[in-house]
Amino acid sequence: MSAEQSVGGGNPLVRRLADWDADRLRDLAAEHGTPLYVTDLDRVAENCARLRDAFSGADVKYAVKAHTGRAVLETVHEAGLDAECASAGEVRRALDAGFPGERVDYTAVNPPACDLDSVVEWWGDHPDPTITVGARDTLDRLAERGYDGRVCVRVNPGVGAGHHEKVRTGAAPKFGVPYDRAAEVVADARDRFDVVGIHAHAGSGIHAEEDLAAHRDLVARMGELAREIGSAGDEGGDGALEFVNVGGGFGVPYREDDPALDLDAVADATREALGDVAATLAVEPGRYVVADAGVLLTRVNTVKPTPETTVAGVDAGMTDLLRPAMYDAYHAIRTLDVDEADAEGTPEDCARDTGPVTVAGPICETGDTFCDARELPIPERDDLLAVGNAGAYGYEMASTYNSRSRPAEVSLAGDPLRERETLAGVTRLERRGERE
Ligand SMILES: Cc1ncc(COP(=O)(O)O)c(C=O)c1O
Ligand SMILES: N[C@@H](CCCC[NH3+])C(=O)O
Repeated sequence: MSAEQSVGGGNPLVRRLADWDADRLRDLAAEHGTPLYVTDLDRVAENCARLRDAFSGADVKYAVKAHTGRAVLETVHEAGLDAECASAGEVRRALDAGFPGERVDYTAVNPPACDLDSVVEWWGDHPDPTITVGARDTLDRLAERGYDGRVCVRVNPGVGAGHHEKVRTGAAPKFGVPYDRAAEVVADARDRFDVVGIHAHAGSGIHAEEDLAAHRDLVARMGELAREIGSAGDEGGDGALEFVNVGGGFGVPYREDDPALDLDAVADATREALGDVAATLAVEPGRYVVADAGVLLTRVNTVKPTPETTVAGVDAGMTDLLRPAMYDAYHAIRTLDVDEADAEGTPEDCARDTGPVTVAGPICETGDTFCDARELPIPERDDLLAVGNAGAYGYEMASTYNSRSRPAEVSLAGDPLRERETLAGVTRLERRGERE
C-alpha cells in the first residue's frame, strides 16, 4: 500500500493542499472575507479514527493546544478521544465541550496559582480528572489546596525530538522531573495522591527517521521506568500504574513531496519499545488530529517585482499564522485563481508563468513572510491564496500585534466557527484615565 492510499476507503493517510476543492474555498472567501481559516470537521473525525485504529487498546488523548475551537473539541469528543490540556483555560474549554472529568488530563507546566485554584475548584463538579505534574513543587502546591486525587508524574526522559529546536521538549530542563529521580518522586507522591501514571513527551513534529528513533528511545526508557515503579509498588502494596503516557508529537507532511507518516508502523514500534508493562499505553497527539484539516485563505493586495523575487503582499501575516516566522516552518501555498493544473503542485503546467515569489504579510517585521522566493505562479492583485496544513497551531498562536484583529474561521460546510475580531475587540481591554 502506498503512503497515500486509503485506510478503509475515504480516510487517506494524508490530505494535501491540492486535494481541497478550489471552488468551495473561493466561495467561502467571497462570503466571509479574508484572512479566513477553513476547518474541515469531517477530516478531524477521520484523523481521530485513524489514530484510534492504529493505537487500538491505548488511550488516545487529543492535545487541545493544537486547536481549541469548540466545534473541533466536540468532534474529537464524539470521535472517542480524551482531552489533554495545557492550562486551566483549556480544561474549561474541554469540560464545556462535553468531555467528562475522567477524560480530561491537565498537564501543569509551572502552573500559575490561578490555574491550580480553578482546576481544583472545577474538579468538584467534574470528578476523576488527572493532573500531570512535572515538579515536586507542583505536588506540594496541589496538596496545599487540599487536592489528593489522581496524579501523573511527568518525567524528563533526556530524549528530545521535533521539527525545530524550539519544540523539542524531551531533554529541556523545564519539563518533567529528571529521569533518575522519577521513581523517588512517584514514591513520595503516592503518600499524598493517587498516582495513576507516568508521562513524557519528546517534542512536536516527529517525522524524520532520527526523530522516530528518539521517540522509540523515549518509549523504551518509559517502559523501564514503569517496570521499576510497578515492582516497587507491588512491594509496598500500592499497586501498579494505570497508564504510561509517551506523549504526542506525530508529524504530518508539510512539504508537497514529504511522505505521510506510517501511523500503523509508528504504533507498532511504540508498543514494541514499551515492552511488557502492566499498564495501558497512552498517547496525546495534537497536530496529527487537526493539521491537514485546516487551510488559511489570504488575498493578494500588492504585487511588487524586485530583482530577486516577486513580492506578493497579502492580508494575512504572522499574526494569523506564526509558524513560518517562529520556526521557519514550510507551509504549502496554492494560488486558487490560476488554472487547476497547478493544483497538482506542478507550477510548470499552470496557465500563468511561474517564478520566485515571496508571500509577505502586512506586519512590520522582516520575518513576516509565508515563503521566500518560492517557485509559484506570478501573482496578480486580488489572487486568492491557500496556505496548507494550517489547522494545527494556526489560529491558536494568532496575536493582535500591530493592532491587527484576529481572523475569522468557518467550517468547510460553511458554519461560522469564530468571528473576525474587530478593532473594538482588539482594544477592549484598554483602560485610560483610570489611574488614581
Ligand atoms: C505535553 C505535550 N503533549 C502533547 C503535545 C502535542 O504535540 P503534537 O501537537 O506535536 O502532537 C505537546 C506539544 O508539543 C506537549 O507539549
Ligand atoms: N507550536 C508548535 C508545536 C509546539 C507544541 C507545544 N508543545 C508548532 O507549531 O509546531
